[in-house]
Amino acid sequence: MEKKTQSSQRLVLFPCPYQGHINPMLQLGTFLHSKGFSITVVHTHFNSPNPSNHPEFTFFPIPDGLTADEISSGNIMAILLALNANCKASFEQTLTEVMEKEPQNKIICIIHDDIMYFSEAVARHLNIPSIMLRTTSVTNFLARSAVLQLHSEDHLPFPDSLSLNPVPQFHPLRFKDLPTSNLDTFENYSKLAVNAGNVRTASAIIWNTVDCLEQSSLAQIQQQCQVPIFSIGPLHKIAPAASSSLLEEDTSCIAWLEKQSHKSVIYVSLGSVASIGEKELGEMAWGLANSNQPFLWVIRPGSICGLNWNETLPQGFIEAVGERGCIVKWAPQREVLTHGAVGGFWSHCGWNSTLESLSEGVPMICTPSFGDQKVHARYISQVWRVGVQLENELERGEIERAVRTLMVDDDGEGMRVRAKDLKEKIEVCMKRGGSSYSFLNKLVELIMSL
Ligand SMILES: O=c1ccn([C@@H]2O[C@H](COP(=O)(O)OP(=O)(O)O[C@H]3O[C@H](CO)[C@@H](O)[C@H](O)[C@H]3O)[C@@H](O)[C@H]2O)c(=O)[nH]1
Repeated sequence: MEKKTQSSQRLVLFPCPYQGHINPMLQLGTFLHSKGFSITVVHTHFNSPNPSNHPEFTFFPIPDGLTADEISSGNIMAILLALNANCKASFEQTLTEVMEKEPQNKIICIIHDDIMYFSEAVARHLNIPSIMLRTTSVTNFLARSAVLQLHSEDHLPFPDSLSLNPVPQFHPLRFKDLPTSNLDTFENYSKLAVNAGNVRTASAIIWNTVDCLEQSSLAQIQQQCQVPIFSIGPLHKIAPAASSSLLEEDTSCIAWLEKQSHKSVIYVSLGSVASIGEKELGEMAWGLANSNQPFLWVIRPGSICGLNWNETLPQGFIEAVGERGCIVKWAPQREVLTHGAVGGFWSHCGWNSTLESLSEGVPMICTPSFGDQKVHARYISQVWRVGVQLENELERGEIERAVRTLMVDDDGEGMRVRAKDLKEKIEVCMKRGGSSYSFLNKLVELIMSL
């Protein structure tokens, strides 16, 4: 068989324009580029990635048709539905122009985020093979089908009395852990979920997960799916140098970490989307202060109901914690989690944060906000047993106890040991002969054969 020269083979990536989706897509691009493919990223103007972070890629922004009102509404579901409706023509036109301009650099495949499902229709129309990238866990995907099923049988919204009951066939998920969304109407949620969930003509699904974390869910999904599934994660470890931050990282926190003792710091971040109220902010602040542990806290601009954190932190808090606390607007999270001073991560349990923490053996405190985060929080605390979930409204006493359990008390020792073991299991999956390693090779072979 004639060996194709990869450098003349172009892969087009279309990420979903949110941080938790851009990161794994560009990490995947970095890996595929290292295998000799040329990478073109077509993206929306909205939340566009910074090309200077990836000089090895070609970037093409396309008009996305979002209005200023839509963007400022912050309604993510509505924005995603609008992007799927608006971007089809401009994506197709851009691809046609790219192909006309450089016919020798053939587009051999379009890899798109499953939420940007319109891309698949464009690929089909232009007769280009496509592959989906899924950026959340397989278990969440299965649980989402349960949500759609419950809704079709008129069981949603479920009564509060059911909240702690187990969902049949989804042990250990309870009804309250199902990935329902409080972000928008159920109609919009299901429209997105159904469209992103359908595999129409995609040649394969790439999943940013690791076999050792989701073995039974992966076996289940592979049975349901007609196309190959490549579980090649954790992508941030596969392409460790790739940075794609939309916000500027404040690296001064690394100098602060250098001054802290081994495994003493609790790192706190609720990701790029979740927000909290002023009251919750106050409880978090005093819980951290009273725990007596050093903490590094990311308070993203706009994440406290749009208010400025300098004005919303409780009076006397900054003075009370002094040098023991470091607050930044955005951190180099992956670097933070690999730092020896970090001994725990208080997280909203977005899938990237979950993978980033598990890969470094850092145990977690979980406060999920919406969707898949609730599934991951349950898995962290009950399946992998490497963390504690705060189940009630945030309250300073419970926070203080959770921090101490996670970081210092004897009853948290089991969690800390299991977190270390899980890190080692993930490393085995990434080494030669491991599942992620093998799937990455198979993925390259599949792309070459398209
Ligand atoms: O100060 C910070 C905070 C976060 N991050 C990075 O930002 C990403 C955040 O991703 P994630 O933890 O997945 O959270 P979200 O930003 O909330 O991600 C969205 O997308 C994820 C993937 O689909 C879902 O799991 C989440 O529920 C959804 O909210 C991670 O790579 C972090 O390393 C930083 O670099 N610096």
